[in-house]
Amino acid sequence: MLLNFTKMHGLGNDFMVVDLISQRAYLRDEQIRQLADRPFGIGFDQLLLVEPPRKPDMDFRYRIFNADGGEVENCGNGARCFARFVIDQRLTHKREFKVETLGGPLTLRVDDDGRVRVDMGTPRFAPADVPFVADSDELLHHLEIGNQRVALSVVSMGNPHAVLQVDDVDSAPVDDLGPSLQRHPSFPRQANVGFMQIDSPHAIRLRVYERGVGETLACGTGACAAVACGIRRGLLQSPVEVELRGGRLTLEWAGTEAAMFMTGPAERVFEGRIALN
Ligand SMILES: N[C@@H](CCC[C@H](N)C(=O)O)C(=O)O
Repeated sequence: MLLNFTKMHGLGNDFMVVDLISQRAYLRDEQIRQLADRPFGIGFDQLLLVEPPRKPDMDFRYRIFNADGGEVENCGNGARCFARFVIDQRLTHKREFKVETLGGPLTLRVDDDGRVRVDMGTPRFAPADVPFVADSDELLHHLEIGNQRVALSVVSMGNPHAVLQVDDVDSAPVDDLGPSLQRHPSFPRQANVGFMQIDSPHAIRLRVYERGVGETLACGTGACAAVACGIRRGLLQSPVEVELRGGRLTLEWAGTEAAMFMTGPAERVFEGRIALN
């Protein structure tokens, strides 16, 4: 069968977006891995599926699969691309709408300048919510990696995140510590690992080693996680500009039970049609 898709990106975090309202398809894990493969497939960090909602108060169901084929709870850059996609494809006439994800509901709004603002929900710090195996709900946890003791914060943005503070993000040990922390037994569902350099209370630089992909040019939930942990530790103040390798996001968070808001771009790259084996 032939599958229509759109290639999109949010700050270089790239996606294959598939409308499963106007066409029917089922993608197996190994097909997702093949399509995600950069030399041999289309190449993407995540596959985003646009489906009809299952709940009456929702406009769409937004499903996310990492390049390794695993379905995950949330994707922030993907949420902005999802919003642009459903408007461009005329799947909705609304500029603001709600989507259900495995990690909970999100509200997406496309502004007149084309940027997308997403209500990413409330950051959850309780270790059991991440999930993270810890004795207490500390601001900072410590893990032994080889002969190093690593200090990190943990938070769920629907999906699990660890955030480390570094002096210089460019020389941060993303390729060494990223995979070892991601697969550490204290994270039973693994984690996305962020390396945050604080430039001022309103500006950070961030790299994220993502679960199911590796380092990406940007991670929206990773940006929310870093800002939530930084504000909770008294190191940052809202609003915060987050500089990622692929560009910049604006994050706003009033603290504790408030929702995190993320604003940034969403770009369409090309349309395609591919035969599924
Ligand atoms: N790139 C994303 C996050 C995608 C999911 C993540 N890799 C996970 O496994 O939780 C973003 O922009 O948030």
